[in-house]
Amino acid sequence: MAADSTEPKPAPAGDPAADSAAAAGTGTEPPKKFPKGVVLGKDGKPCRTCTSFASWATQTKSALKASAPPKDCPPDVEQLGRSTWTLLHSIAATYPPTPTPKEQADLKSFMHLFSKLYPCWVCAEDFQAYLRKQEVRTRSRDEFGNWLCEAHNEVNRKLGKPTFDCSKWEERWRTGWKDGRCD
Ligand SMILES: Cc1cc2nc3c(=O)[nH]c(=O)nc-3n(C[C@H](O)[C@H](O)[C@H](O)COP(=O)(O)OP(=O)(O)OC[C@H]3O[C@@H](n4cnc5c(N)ncnc54)[C@H](O)[C@@H]3O)c2cc1C
Repeated sequence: MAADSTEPKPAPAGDPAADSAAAAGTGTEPPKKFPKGVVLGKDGKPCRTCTSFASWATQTKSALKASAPPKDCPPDVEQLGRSTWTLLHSIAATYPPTPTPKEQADLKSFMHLFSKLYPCWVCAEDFQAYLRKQEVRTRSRDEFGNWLCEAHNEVNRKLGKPTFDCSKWEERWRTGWKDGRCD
């Protein structure tokens, strides 16, 4: 679903240059102000899975002012992201070295559906755009693992994080590091 063009555009998750307040509301209601970094959902309400906990906590009144949320709270954009990358890289790690045509088609279709269903909508839209530019490569474990690593690096760059050396993706996600610390 595309964003309603009558609504003010929310600040993209992780954008350090984001506007100081996101405004929600349509037409007749006075727009509500939200603190810097709080990303709105397409319904105009704050989107928790699109917002970091630190930003989320600035507009709540509870114990969430603590430095980290209790473990059993809904995920913020970072927790959701870490868990999702773990799942995706683990799928790459267990993908066959020589997949059948059916396995390749299943992975392609999973990645396309994933990009539509990802719960942070701003992240999802950027990932869909990436998939249009860089078609998912599924002909082998090595090919998909490297494609995914590059896709993850694209998000790292967008967020101003260091990029990962993709020659090491299998050590990180499949075999464990050569120094034996994961054995
Ligand atoms: C598809 C997708 C799109 C996202 N888009 C956004 C967004 O638009 N805005 C936003 O704020 N957040 C977004 N996120 C979340 C963001 O990518 C991070 O997950 C989140 O900021 C937490 O980061 P982190 O530093 O804990 O490490 P993460 O980036 O979650 O990485 C987890 C671990 O993976 C390893 N790693 C890092 N880079 C790579 C790589 N290239 N290849 C293999 N392994 C690697 C490292 O060991 C790292 O500790 C997105 C997540 C996903 C899955």
